[in-house]
Amino acid sequence: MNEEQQSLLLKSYSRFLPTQGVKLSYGTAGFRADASLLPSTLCRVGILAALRSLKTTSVIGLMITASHNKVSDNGVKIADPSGGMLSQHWEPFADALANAPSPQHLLMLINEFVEKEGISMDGVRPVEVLLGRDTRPSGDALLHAATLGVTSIVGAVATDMGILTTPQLHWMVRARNKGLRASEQDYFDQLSSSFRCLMGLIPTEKRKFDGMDEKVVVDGANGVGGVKLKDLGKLLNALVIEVRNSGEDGGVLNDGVGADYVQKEKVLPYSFGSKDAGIRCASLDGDADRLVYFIVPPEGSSKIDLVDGDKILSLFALFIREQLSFLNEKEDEKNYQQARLGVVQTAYANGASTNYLKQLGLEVNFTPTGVKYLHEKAAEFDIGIYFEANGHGTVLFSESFIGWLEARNNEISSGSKDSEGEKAVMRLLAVSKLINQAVGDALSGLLLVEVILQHMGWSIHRWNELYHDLPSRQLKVKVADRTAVITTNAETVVVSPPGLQEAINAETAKYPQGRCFVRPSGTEDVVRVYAEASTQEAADTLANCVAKLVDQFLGFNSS
Ligand SMILES: CC(=O)N[C@H]1[C@@H](OP(=O)(O)O)O[C@H](CO)[C@@H](O)[C@@H]1O
Ligand SMILES: [Mg+2]
Repeated sequence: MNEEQQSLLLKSYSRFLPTQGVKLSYGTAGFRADASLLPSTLCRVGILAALRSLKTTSVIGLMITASHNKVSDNGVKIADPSGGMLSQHWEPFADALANAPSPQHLLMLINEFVEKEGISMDGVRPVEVLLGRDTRPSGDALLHAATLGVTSIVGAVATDMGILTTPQLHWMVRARNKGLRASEQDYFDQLSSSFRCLMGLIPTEKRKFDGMDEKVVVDGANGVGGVKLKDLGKLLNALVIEVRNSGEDGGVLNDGVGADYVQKEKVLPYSFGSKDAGIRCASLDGDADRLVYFIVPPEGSSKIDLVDGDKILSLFALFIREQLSFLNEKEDEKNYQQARLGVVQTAYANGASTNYLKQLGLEVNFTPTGVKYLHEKAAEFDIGIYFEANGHGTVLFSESFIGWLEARNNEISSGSKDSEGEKAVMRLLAVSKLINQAVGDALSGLLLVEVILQHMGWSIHRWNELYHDLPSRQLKVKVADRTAVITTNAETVVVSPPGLQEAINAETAKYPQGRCFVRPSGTEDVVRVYAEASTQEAADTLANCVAKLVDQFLGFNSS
């Protein structure tokens, strides 16, 4: 590295000194911590993003958010050229860079890494990082720190895209690297026009039916998603979106609101009550990459009927399966008969959802927890649908299948558009444009749910009745060292410590429809216990007994 480069990096080091005694790690969702600890981390992630752009000769994204965490926290994650998550093999470098204790150390790490990765820092290649942030008050200062980091690589450009949802930034990175228009307006235009296209293709007999509200009421978590959804809603005329908790009336981000709160606690978010009984409600998380629906019960109960990520997945799978069956109806359209539809879940998916999907004849795959794993698996199919129960997921279309759809669509444009097979081509193409191909996106997910419900002629109640969730319970156990738990089979089987899995099996066998697994969290210092059984009482007892086993094997008093 030349002298100019060296001095720029040293300057950035001294501008934002690391907090003594704090060690951060690029976990499942990037770096997250109290915002006051993060300026030096942001600066270094800026450096990393610029190096990633150099390496991939593409535009890279840097998103400043702590999603569903409290407002005083913040965080940062990187979007790779495809719009997906940072390649996992760069994560150790991110950790090392963020924790480099001295300027010499920082330079040494960068020198070693660029050599290993074959990155040439000659300052002649274009380097660009798109920066986005959510509504957290600390975002602005952290953006400055990240910008300084990016521009401390010679020739690198940091482009501030403003306040965005996480999926918007990922979408923009993907679009830019495909040479497509990538502004926020382009994002809204693409979503709204594909939504209108799908609405226009709804079978006429389904257009008017009873029991379906025109309106959906959305809890915006007092975050960035609510305001963006309002803007998007203005471009849609067939749907009324009422946004509450948009953060414009002083509500606190993620405080008693948002998808994480609603899904975990199974209670109403702030500003929802018995007046909303029976209507279609949805909740976004703080950076709008998670979506769950819920139904407010009749008067007197604060518990809700949760329509979670598993049910969103099931709805999407039903619709897409129907379209694929239309494609295969006509002899001359059978040339993509092989279109492989796959669904991807984690062990946290409710067992009833997995049974339901299997009964539909679908291929159900399991991966470890974390979107990066689900996304990777889903990308193996012509159409891959993935969702975590907590509402993070999307539908991926393979390049070759989109190519086929586009070619068929061009033929159709010049001919008739009457058969269901032709409509199915147009619908699938519109879905591929509506649903975010980069990452799970609550805004595009919401529009797809809404249009499919209208297509089916279903109320939220009808949708919720697709299957009944098995009662379940999740617990957290504090242990001496959670990394002592090693699992296999998509985290459903413990291989270490020895004997723990056998003990879990023996306990689980006592409960009808019992299922239970434990795994170390990737985002908190706990071991998570998940249990399911035929009654709530049994699920609770199973979870408690297994939590005790975890404590016996791994607790502070075990040895
Ligand atoms: C049970 C659960 O909800 N786990 C969450 C949580 O991961 P853990 O590794 O379980 O802490 O945070 C991840 C990142 O947001 C999310 O992808 C995942 O679904
Ligand atoms: Mg989020």
